[in-house]
Amino acid sequence: MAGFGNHFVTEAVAGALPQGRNSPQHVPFGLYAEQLSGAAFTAPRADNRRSWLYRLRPAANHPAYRPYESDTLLRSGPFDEVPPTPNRLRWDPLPMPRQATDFVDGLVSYCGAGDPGGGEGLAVHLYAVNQSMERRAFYNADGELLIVPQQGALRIVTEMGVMTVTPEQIALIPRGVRFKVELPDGSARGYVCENYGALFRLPDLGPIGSNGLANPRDFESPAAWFEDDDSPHEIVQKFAGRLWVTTQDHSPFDVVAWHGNLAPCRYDLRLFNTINTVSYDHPDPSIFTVLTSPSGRAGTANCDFVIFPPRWMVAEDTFRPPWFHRNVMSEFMGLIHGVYDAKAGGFAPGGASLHNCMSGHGPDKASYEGAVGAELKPHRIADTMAFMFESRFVFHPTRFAMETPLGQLDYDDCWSGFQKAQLPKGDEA
Ligand SMILES: O=C(O)Cc1cc(O)ccc1O
Ligand SMILES: [Fe+2]
Repeated sequence: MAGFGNHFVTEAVAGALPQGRNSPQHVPFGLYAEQLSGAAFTAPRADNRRSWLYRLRPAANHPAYRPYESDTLLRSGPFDEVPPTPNRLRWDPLPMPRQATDFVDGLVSYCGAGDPGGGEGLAVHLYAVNQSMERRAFYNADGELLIVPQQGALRIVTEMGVMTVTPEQIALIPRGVRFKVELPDGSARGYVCENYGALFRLPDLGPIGSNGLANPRDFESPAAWFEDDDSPHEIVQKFAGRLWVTTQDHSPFDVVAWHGNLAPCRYDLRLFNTINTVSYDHPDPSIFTVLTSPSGRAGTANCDFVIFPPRWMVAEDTFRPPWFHRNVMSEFMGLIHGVYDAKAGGFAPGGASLHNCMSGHGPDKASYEGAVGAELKPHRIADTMAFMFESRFVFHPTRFAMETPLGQLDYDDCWSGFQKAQLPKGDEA
């Protein structure tokens, strides 16, 4: 079903969806009506998100959760395992695990900010997994999940329907929605932004006007789908930073019909309407924002999800790649495929980099020299897709991120060896 945040109406069995009211005395077929909220009841109408689910049994029908005793690399805010660092960090891609690992056990946290309980901040996890989840579901009480596959398809079975996402597509799973991840290709790798803050939404377009960037109709939500399966299912949840587990005697994927504007969705990044200069200078990368999670400060995001898609470069008398900069916002980047135009080497598909608040960065020496020497004809940056999670909050790395051998200890060197600028002789002060 098409449209970001639309009010959808869907039933997998004809007649299952109550008409005219959300919560009739008798729901068709004896289904249970349940409201799932993504915003406070009293949130302004434009921000208010909720759906009504009609299911075989209430979601409340489960035994107590107990701590999930498993040694995973998933971490949560507050990120205080190791001190935050002003150093620029870059990592090689995560290798596939040697033992069978599913999406829940395979989440590896790299960094984050804030605290889920505080309702702001975010966490960045990577995954490299080789096992489908079977009779096992996960939900995140701490925030919504933006999943960015880098390698391998994910078939995401959710309470509200099924969607397959492949690299260059993204998935957004609301807080609380139970889901499992199956691996049609046998293995998969990618990135996850766990958003503790305001829900991701389409950015305002300002003077761009009423069209452009990610178009609302290109976001797709699944139609209702359910299974009638009374076998034991494990439910793992992340709650207040920790994992908990319970086993219930039926599938959680028993929603026969639903309606509302809180739903999982997917989006194909290749559909992004990329806007850029047709005159001169390299504009700020905010022109490439797909989704934004605003914070309380105007124009200063809890998280912007920004992409660097294929595009034409035509700028006149301009250094075309990203410039050198020191940014008040903090930047976590990943590469889905191809080459990123500011990094001739070292930033591999599946890899990642972190440039925190005020850390100087920009083109590496080879990219700089290439761009300064280039003939400025129209040039297509093709076969590439990089992205950035940009936040007003400093990303605090996890111990894993600081200690893994995937960390590139020589990253600083990509900005060394620049020839000093030569002032005209005799003009020294
Ligand atoms: O650092 C980066 O590569 C991301 C980035 C890209 C760009 O075009 C301008 C600013 C910026 O931070
Ligand atoms: Fe940057």
